[in-house]
Order: sequence, then C-alpha cells, then structure tokens
Amino acid sequence: MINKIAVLTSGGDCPGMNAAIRGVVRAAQAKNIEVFGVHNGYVGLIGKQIVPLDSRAVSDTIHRGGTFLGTARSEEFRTSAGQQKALANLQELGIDGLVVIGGDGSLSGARILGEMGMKVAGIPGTIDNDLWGTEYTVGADTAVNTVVDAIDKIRDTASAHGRVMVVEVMGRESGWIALTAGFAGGAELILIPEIAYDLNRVCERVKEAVANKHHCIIVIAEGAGNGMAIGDHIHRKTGLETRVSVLGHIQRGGSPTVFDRVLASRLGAGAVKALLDGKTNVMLGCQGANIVAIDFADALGQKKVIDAEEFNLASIMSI
Ligand SMILES: Nc1ncnc2c1ncn2[C@@H]1O[C@H](COP(=O)(O)OP(=O)(O)O)[C@@H](O)[C@H]1O
Ligand SMILES: O=P(O)(O)OC[C@H]1O[C@](O)(COP(=O)(O)O)[C@@H](O)[C@@H]1O
Ligand SMILES: [Mg+2]
Repeated sequence: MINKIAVLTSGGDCPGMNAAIRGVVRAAQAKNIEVFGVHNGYVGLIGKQIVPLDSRAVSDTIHRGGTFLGTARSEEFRTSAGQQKALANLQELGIDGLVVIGGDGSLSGARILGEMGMKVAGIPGTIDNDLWGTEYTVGADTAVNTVVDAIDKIRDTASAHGRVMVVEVMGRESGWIALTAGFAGGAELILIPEIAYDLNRVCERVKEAVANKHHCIIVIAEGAGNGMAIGDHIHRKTGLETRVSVLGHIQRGGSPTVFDRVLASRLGAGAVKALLDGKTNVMLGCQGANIVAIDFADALGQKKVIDAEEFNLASIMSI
C-alpha cells in the first residue's frame, strides 16, 4: 500500500523531464495518492527541499524543456551518511514511494535507496539514450531532432563553399546521438566511441566526399575525440577548408518533441502503476509499443550496445 509518493529529477537534464513529472503527479492524483516534489535532485533530498505537488502545480509544463523541480549532482549522496539523511527525510514526511527521473548515475542512486528499504521506481531521462532495457530514454528524440536541424543548416553552407564540416555532438560514452543524427542528417562520416576509426582513412574518405559531393559532413561524438583537434588534423592532412561546430548544450534544451512528451507521460504513469502494483527497484522503459518495468539489476547491470547494422547502413547511405 502506497500513500505518498515523492518525485525528483537528477543528473544531466533533458527535454521531457517536466512531462515525466507531470505524468507521475497526475497518475498519482487519479489514484488519490499524495505527491511531493523534491527540488534539485539528491541535493534537495538531503537538504529537505521537499514540497507538495498537486495537479495544478504541473500545469503549463508539458511543453517546457529543463525541469521545473531543478536538477543537480550531489557528492554527498554518494556517501552512506548522505544516503541515510535522504532516506530519513522521506520517512519523516511519511513518503513511502520515490520516483527518480535521470540517467544511469541517478538511477544507481535510486537503486541504493531501494536497497535501504524505500520503494523506488526510475524513469530513464537522458539525451544519450544509453540505458539498457528501453529503446528510448526521455529527451533523446528531442536532442537528435535538434542536432539534425543544425546539420541541415550546416549542410547548406558546407555545400555553398565546398567545405569539410565537423560537427561535435554530446555523448561522452555513447555514440547514439552521433549515429542517429548523423544517419538522419546524411553525414558522410560518423565517429563514435564504440567503433574504432583510423584517421588516415577518415582523411581519404573526406577527400573522396569533397571531390564527389562538394562537401563532407563529419558528425563526431564528444567521446570519440575532440572535434577541434580532428578538424585541424583533417585540414593539415588534406589541405581542404575545414570548419568545426561544437553543438554543446543546445542539445539539452528546447521544447520536447511529441514523441518525448508521450513517452515521458507514459513512463510517469508507468512508474506510479509499478509502485502501486508492489514493484520496487525497477526502471520503466519502452519496448515496442509496451511500457515495461525492468529490475535495476538488469537495467543498470547491462550495457546498451550500438546498432552496428544501422552504423553500416548510414555509411552506405552516404556514398
Ligand atoms: N553509483 C552511485 N551511487 C550513489 N549515487 C550515485 C551514483 N552515481 C550517481 N549517483 C548520484 O546521482 C547523481 C547524478 O548522477 P550523474 O551520473 O551525474 O548523472 P546522470 O543521472 O544524468 O547519469 C550524482 O551526482 C550522485 O549524487
Ligand atoms: O555539461 P554537463 O551537465 O556536465 O554534462 C554533459 C554530459 O551530459 C550529457 O548531456 C547527458 O548525460 P547524462 O544524462 O548521463 O548526465 C552527456 O551527453 C554529456 O557528456
Ligand atoms: Mg550519466
């Protein structure tokens, strides 16, 4: 039996976090469960920044990027003392269920609270789409649409000048954004941390592309190398005019796409349902048309792999 649920957003923000909070609040209210919002992730959980949320508190939020609850990274929460404090604050308010919206780090924190006895459910929220067990994380679709919009614009000027354009995108350990946006944006080359590349061959492909197509767009994930350094190397080896764009945090902001709004709402409602069904220590995810609850042990214990077939197809599509 669950009477009071708290919800927080943690780690790197992503478009759709507000829609996920809204999903939790409204699904809980529909079942007459009280909801509390925790400001600033685990920082606010330790600092007791916890406020009641009703249906009206989440009005006008579905279309907004960022998170109205605020997000943070907390070193204190990594310690046992911090975790005890966080748990005690929840218990003091009589909160018996917690929904954590965030990336792999945030969900690892939720798992610890779950092991300490709190009932917890996680919603995967990160633009990186790097969590195992869900085809999409909240925010990933919006981020790749933002990147493709940038690539389309960069392509115009690349073609006009016959230049090489290096576009560095986010993803310290995951190449999903680079691969998906590179594929959809028609990039000639995609460089990701999961697949080794040879710079000499990259330069050969660049020369070939500029000769045949009058431009060359290279999308590189930040985890696969420094865009500026790669651009400089290409220019020195090929003599071709090269420009570099580092897209940075524009990828993390903006109004969520329809896909992300619907996904976040469904995962929010799914998290409430999972807790009411007596489940705990689970991450909600989407698999095909279904919302599923996956044990943290699986979701956090396995590494999502990049689709090698898609990578090869993107390369074929660029000839
Ligand atoms: N292994 C862990 N154990 C406990 N808490 C963690 C762990 N990993 C991350 N956290 C908590 O979650 C916060 C967010 O994690 P981080 O990795 O920065 O972001 P994300 O959730 O976006 O991956 C951290 O600042 C920390 O408080
Ligand atoms: O600028 P920040 O907030 O330190 O983090 C940058 C990182 O966060 C991300 O945008 C998202 O990653 P997480 O969701 O795991 O935090 C990465 O793509 C990027 O490398
Ligand atoms: Mg992370």
